[in-house]
Parts: sequence; C-alpha cells; structure tokens
Amino acid sequence: MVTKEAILDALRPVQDPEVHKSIVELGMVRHVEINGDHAEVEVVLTISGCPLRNVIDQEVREALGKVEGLKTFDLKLGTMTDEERAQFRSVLRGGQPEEAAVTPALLAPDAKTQFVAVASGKGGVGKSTVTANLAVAMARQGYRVGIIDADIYGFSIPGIFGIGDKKPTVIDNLLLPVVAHDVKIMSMHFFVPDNRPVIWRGPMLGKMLRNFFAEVHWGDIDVILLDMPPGTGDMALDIHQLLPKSKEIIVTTPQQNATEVAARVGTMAIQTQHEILGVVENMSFFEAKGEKHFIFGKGGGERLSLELKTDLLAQIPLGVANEESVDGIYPAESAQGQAYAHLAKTIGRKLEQAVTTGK
Ligand SMILES: Nc1ncnc2c1ncn2[C@@H]1O[C@H](COP(=O)(O)OP(=O)(O)OP(=O)(O)O)[C@@H](O)[C@H]1O
Repeated sequence: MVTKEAILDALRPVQDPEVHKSIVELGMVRHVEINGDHAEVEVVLTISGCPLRNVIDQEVREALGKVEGLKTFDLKLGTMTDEERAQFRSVLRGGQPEEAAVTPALLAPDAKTQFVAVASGKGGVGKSTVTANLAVAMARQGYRVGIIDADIYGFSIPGIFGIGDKKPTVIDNLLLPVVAHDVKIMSMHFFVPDNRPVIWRGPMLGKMLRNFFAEVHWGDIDVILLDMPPGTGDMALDIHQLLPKSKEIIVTTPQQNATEVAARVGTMAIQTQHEILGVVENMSFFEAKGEKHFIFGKGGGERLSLELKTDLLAQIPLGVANEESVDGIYPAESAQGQAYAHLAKTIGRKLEQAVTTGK
C-alpha cells in the first residue's frame, strides 16, 4: 500500500535547484493525499514566476514515478503563502527565527567557514584577479567557495567571472548569491544601478558587509574570500572587527613601490592580529619560448614576505586569461591556472591546519 511516508521519502532527494536543499526539508511539499494507488501531490514554490519551475516539476514527476505501487498521480505546483515563505527562510537560516539572526550563522563562534581577506597596498596589482582565480582553483579542488566583493571602489569580481547582468535571486529579504565557475559570488555591483560610482561613508560600508552575512544564503561553505579595497581604509578596519579570525593574503607586483605600500597593509594585519597566510606576487614575469622575462623587476614578493615574516605563496606569470572572452578566469591547464592550482593547495592546507590547531 502506498503511504505518505513513501511519497515523502521519494521526494526527499529532490532539491530546490537554487538553494540545493531537499524540497521536503524546505517545506515545499504542501499536500499529499493518497487514494489507493493514486496520489494528489501539491508542491509550492517561493514565487509564482519561479524560473526553475520546470526543473522542479520534472524532478518531482520522476521521483513520484519511482514510488512502488503508485500507478497515477496529480501534481499541482502552487505558490507559497507568506507564512510558508517565512518557514522556508527559517530553514535556510538553520532554524533561527529572523529576529534572532543578529549574529548571522556564518559569524557564529562555532561556524566552520573560514575567511580569507585578499588585500593589496596599491590598486591595479591584480588583487581581484587573484581572488577570483584562487576561488576557482579551490572550487576545482572540491572546496565550497564563496567570494564577497568588498572592493567598493571598483567591483571587478562580476566582470572577471563574466557574469554580465545576472543578479542574485531575492526571496523576500533573503538573497541567493550568483554562482559562476562553482563559486558563490556576492558583490555590491549587483545593487548599483547602471554601474554608477558609489560614494560610501564608513558606517555604510560596515552595514553592507554585515548584510552580506545576515541576508545572504551562503549554504554550506568552506571558505569565503574577501576582495578588499586597496589600502588600509575603513573597510579593512570593518573586516578586522567583524571577522577577527579572518586570515589574510597580500598581493603585490614585483616593483619596489608596490611592495612598500603592501607592507603597510601587512603591518596593519599584524597589529590587528590577523594571521597573514602569505604573499602572492602577481605579474612576476613573462615567459616566451621557455625564457622568463622579468618585465617589472625581480624579488618584490620575496622582499615583502621576508619583511612580514611570512611565506611567498606564489608567483603568477603575466598573461591574458582568455583570448576569446572577456572574463578573467585562467584555464586550468595554462601556466597561470597551474600556479593558481598550486596556490589553492597551499591555502587549503594552511586553512585545514588552522582548523586542527583551533586558530
Ligand atoms: N598575471 C596577469 N597578467 C596579465 N594581466 C593581469 C594579470 N593579473 C591581473 N591582470 C590585469 O591587470 C588589471 C588589474 O587587475 P585587477 O582588477 O585584478 O587589479 P586590482 O588590484 O584588483 O585592482 P583594483 O583594486 O583597482 O580593482 C586587469 O586588467 C587584469 O586583467
């Protein structure tokens, strides 16, 4: 005999395609009624014009088709009531009621997610490019990775990922990050009309950053990289305050002046007791016919790492990421892709060590 439990069990593996959680767990199965070998099933979606309606419809039908003894069924797709949506958001928030989400789950002391701020002294040294490519390389190695584009003076992350006009899905006041190359991305760029320059005052920056933790459904995530604005401004202080355990990577180019300003950023990290994972030297050399040309000089990354008593993690060669498209993600097999893969391994190892030593 067909039971409601059998139907719910069959539907449990069906996930909401956006939040990647079971539709049963999310309370999306509103109604199941069984009459002998026939069932009436109603599944509800968060919004009426849900773009992924067809995907859910098909997967539910397939799952129902596998229920033993069930010969026919009627499937109805409806829209959630306000109460159901509140319940849905609560499941996403890990059961916390909205008012209680003062400390977002990600910032709770026992949260497993690690934060790594990617900083530089000067602009234009490739900090955003490094953040994006490190994130992709870690995702390629199986880590669940997110990026917060906190570089409010020039949000370049969406451009580097080539995500064009894509915007986060909004479920009431909960945002789902945009996913590209298996990396979850949240950027202020998504909320700025026509790419207008934004004038931010200190307190607004902190508020925006908080919102990116409280109002974004990151799901299970191992590491969040933060693309920082260049220098030691308000945002850097906010990060230090909000994420006291955040680690830091410092990006520089080989030139003397780039490393000097980067050293100031490093000193600030040390003063605020943020562990520096190491230095990444970008645009280190140009390789042609097996020969390396040190166009911007040599040794900057090494000097900086010695000064900050940390490791030189990688030297990324010069090169265009993608001849055909505008995005800035290097293919895995390119020289840069390989350098990023190596960097991702090193960072992964350092973060795992930090977990085991409880730092
Ligand atoms: N290894 C590299 N080889 C060639 N070009 C690179 C490399 N790394 C970065 N670039 C290019 O340098 C420019 C600046 O990079 P990016 O925007 O990542 O720098 P940034 O330090 O984040 O700058 P800002 O802080 O101003 O956003 C971009 O056009 C990027 O494509």
